[in-house]
Formats: sequence, C-alpha cells, structure tokens
Amino acid sequence: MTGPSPFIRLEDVRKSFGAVRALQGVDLSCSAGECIGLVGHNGAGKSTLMNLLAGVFGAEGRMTIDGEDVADRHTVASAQAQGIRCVFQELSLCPNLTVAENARVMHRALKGFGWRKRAGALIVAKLDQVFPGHGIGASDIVGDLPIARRQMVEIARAFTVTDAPARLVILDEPTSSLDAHQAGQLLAYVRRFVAEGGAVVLISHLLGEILEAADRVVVMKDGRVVAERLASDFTRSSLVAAMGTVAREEAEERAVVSGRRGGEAPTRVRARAAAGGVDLVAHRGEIVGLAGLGGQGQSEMLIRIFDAARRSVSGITVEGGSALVAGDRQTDGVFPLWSIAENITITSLNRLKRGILIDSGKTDAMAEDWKARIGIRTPDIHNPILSLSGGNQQKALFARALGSTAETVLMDDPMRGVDIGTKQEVYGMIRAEAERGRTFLWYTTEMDELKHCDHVYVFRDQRIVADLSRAELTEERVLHASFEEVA
Ligand SMILES: Nc1ncnc2c1ncn2[C@@H]1O[C@H](COP(=O)(O)OP(=O)(O)OP(=O)(O)O)[C@@H](O)[C@H]1O
Repeated sequence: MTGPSPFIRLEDVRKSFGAVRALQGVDLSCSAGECIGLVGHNGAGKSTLMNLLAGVFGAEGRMTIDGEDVADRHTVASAQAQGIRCVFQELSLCPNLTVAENARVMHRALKGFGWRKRAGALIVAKLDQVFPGHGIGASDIVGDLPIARRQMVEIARAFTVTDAPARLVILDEPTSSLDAHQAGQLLAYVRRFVAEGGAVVLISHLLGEILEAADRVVVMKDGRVVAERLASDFTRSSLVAAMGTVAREEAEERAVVSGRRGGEAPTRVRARAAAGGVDLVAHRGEIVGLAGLGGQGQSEMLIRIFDAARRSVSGITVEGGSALVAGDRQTDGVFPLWSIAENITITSLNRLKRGILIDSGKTDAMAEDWKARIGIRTPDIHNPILSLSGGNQQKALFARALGSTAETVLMDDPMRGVDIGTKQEVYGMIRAEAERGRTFLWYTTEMDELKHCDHVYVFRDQRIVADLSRAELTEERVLHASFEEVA
C-alpha cells in the first residue's frame, strides 16, 4: 500500500497499561510525501501509537526507521534527531515563557548571542506560513494567549527546522481549539508540507478533515487496525461504518423539535448586551448556540454567566445555578491528581453525603452510573483521571456537569476530542435534558453542532451581532455575521 521503503514501519506492536491492552498487535507504515489519517473511537489506541513513534515509551514488536531496526533504542531524543515531531492533544508549551522562548526549548541549536531574536524570527515565520494573519507576537507570554493561539504556536513549532529536519509531523487532534478558518489554514499547510516530501499523521474525530487532508486512512478499534484504505476509497459514511458506529450516525439526522421557547417559558439566563450588540436570553428547556470565529468573546461570556450564578455580576442574571463543561480541559476542567470518580462527583457532593460526611458508596454509584451511561473506558473508576484517553477525560467532564443539579449547563466547545459515536449519545442526552427543562448554552466551533440548537447567537468583537433562528441557520449566514457588521 505504501512505497517500497517506508520512512517508518511498525510491525505487531503491543502495549499494555496494567489491565488495559492499549495496542494489540498493530502494523503501520509511513512514507515520505503522504498524509495518513488516523481515526477510531476514544481509547482505540491512537495516541498510544503516536507516543511510540515519538519515542515517549517502548513497546513489544518491531520498529524500523529507514529500514533500520530501532525498536530497542528509540527515545524522544532519537525520534527528534530523525525528524519526528509531535503535537499532542494536551499542549506542551511552557506557559510562563514567551513564544520565542518556547521555540528555543525545542531547538538546542538556537544558542549564543541573539538566540531570542532568532528563535522569535523562526517561529513567527512559520506562523506566517501556516496561519497567515495569526496576530501572535514572538514576545507574547504563552500563558496569556487564548487556547486557539497556544495551539497555533504548538503546531507551528512542530514544523520549524534548525539542525534536525522535520520529516514526520504527528498531529493529534490539532484543530480541536481552532475555528473553521484556522483549521482550513492548517489543512492547506499540511497538503503543502506533504507535497514537498514531508509525512504527516493526522488524528481527528472530524471525518471531513480526514477525508480532505489524508492520502490514506487507517481505522483503529480496541487497539487494532481494522481498516486501511486510500482516502479516495472512503466516503464519510463508509468511514463511519469502518469505525463501527453506523447506527448512531444515522440517529444524528433526527431533527431537534423543541424550537425557540421565548414567551412561554421562564427566563433562565439574561446578559445585557455590550454596546451595539444584542442581549443574550436563554429560557427554560432551550438549547442556545454561541457561534462565530474563535476568540470573539464566547468563552468569556460563558465564564461570566458561570460566575453570575455564584455572585453578583453586573448585567447578568442566572436562575437555578449553572455547571460548566470547560473547553480548555487541561487548565480549567480536569483535577489531574484526582481519580475519575472524584472528578465526576466533585460538583454533586452535597447530594452524596450521609450526615456531614461524603458517602463513598453514593459517590461510587454515581460515578459507575455515568461510566456506563456515557461509556467511559476504564477498568476502574478509582484510577487517576489522567489514565484515561483524551476523549474519555472529556466524557468525565460531561458527566460532572450533567450529573449536577444545575438548571443551566454552559458548554465551552465541549466535544473536543470526543469520538463520533459518543457525540451522538451526548447530543441525545442534551436533547432529553432540555426536554425535561434544562437550559444549555453551547459554544461550538463545529458548524454541524449548531443544528442541534434552538437558536444561535453569533459573536464578533466580544459582542453578539446576530441572533439566528433554526430556520435562518446556514453556514453562510453565520460566516456573514462573523465577518461583517450586521445592520
Ligand atoms: N498512561 C496511561 N495509563 C493507563 N492507561 C492508559 C495510559 N495511556 C493510555 N491508557 C489507556 O490506553 C487506551 C488507549 O488510549 P489512547 O490515549 O491511545 O486512545 P485514543 O485512541 O488516543 O483515544 P482519544 O480519541 O480519546 O484520544 C485507553 O484505554 C487509555 O485509558
């Protein structure tokens, strides 16, 4: 399927974490000048396989680079020297350093007088190539950047070259925090990089991206490769079928019936408009979408509403409490030292007490219930949350919010890294909860998800510039409102 001498070849690779058999005999080869799309359910083993390529840990089986057996001596340093670069789901930049300094962390060759300037020039030039108009400066502190820009820096850094070449760049959910425009820029760059002889492994749950950017698609399931074909031989539905989620995909097409609740239902959230904008109003049982380009104030609005449910915030009223599903899982969502069960139950502890003490039987029962309902893949809910795959961590955050008693659930692009089958189930849960009276405010960068909303507010420059009903909702109208002043 690949050329005569692939850059990297893995054969019969196996890896276990305790009782979890993450890889159960995987073959994969990757050649210069191709983009491999890697897809599969949450916990299928994709990131584990990429960690292996990047030298993060070893495994049983064979691994050759340029035909040479390296299985016993492949490390992060040797991978880097061979030109293997990785952009993992959880960003690895140092938040207290500048963009230029983070570029230097990866390139030891940038030393001596003026290294900071050279590092800055290197990363900004790559940002210009990958994300024209990015608006990022070399001296910006990474921790001060919004998550989309941090992700852009991390991606651009992976493609920068000093002494070692960039031969294979692994992108694990690279567009999860990018808006559609930025994601398009990245995919276009991937195609240029591949055309010039580079290799890319692209992991994504957005199948459109895979079909657009990949030459070959590899489908994983439960630690095995279950299908491998040219991308042109797949359609979206045959790819979904290969992943084993065809029935749920069809369920997605079911229309939302609730419609706008204004007038008849009580108001749950009201946020007064910024100058020149539109008020945000959400009623009982309504699913309200927040759209627009990334970083236009959507996440900030959700955080302000979340705060307003706890203390007085000028211009915002919230009835009945709120729960937040964070978009930036790494910094706002997951308690990294806690177990899966503790992460799920933290906002429900008031209900899980016996007397004044937390009842561990009740917390375990709640966590087990959500593990089953939302399909969190773990042998034990008492395992650390970081033992879960990225998508399964995100499911735990959903369980935390949906399992709370809050009347309003705020969702900050919450489906990042969640597989297509689980997404359908969560969409169904959101609909069912809305029908029972819960209110959802849902910021999403995925156009397809807006169709689950009763109406959609489009944000631009930190204010709402349009309020589109379901009937009015088209990608064109959202884009139009995102870019232009709406009369
Ligand atoms: N450090 C670890 N400790 C324990 N278990 C782990 C560890 N890393 C991965 N696993 C387990 O290995 C399996 C494969 O995880 P992996 O992260 O490779 O999945 P994935 O296909 O990348 O999923 P996602 O789409 O959610 O990112 C999962 O069951 C996960 O819980």
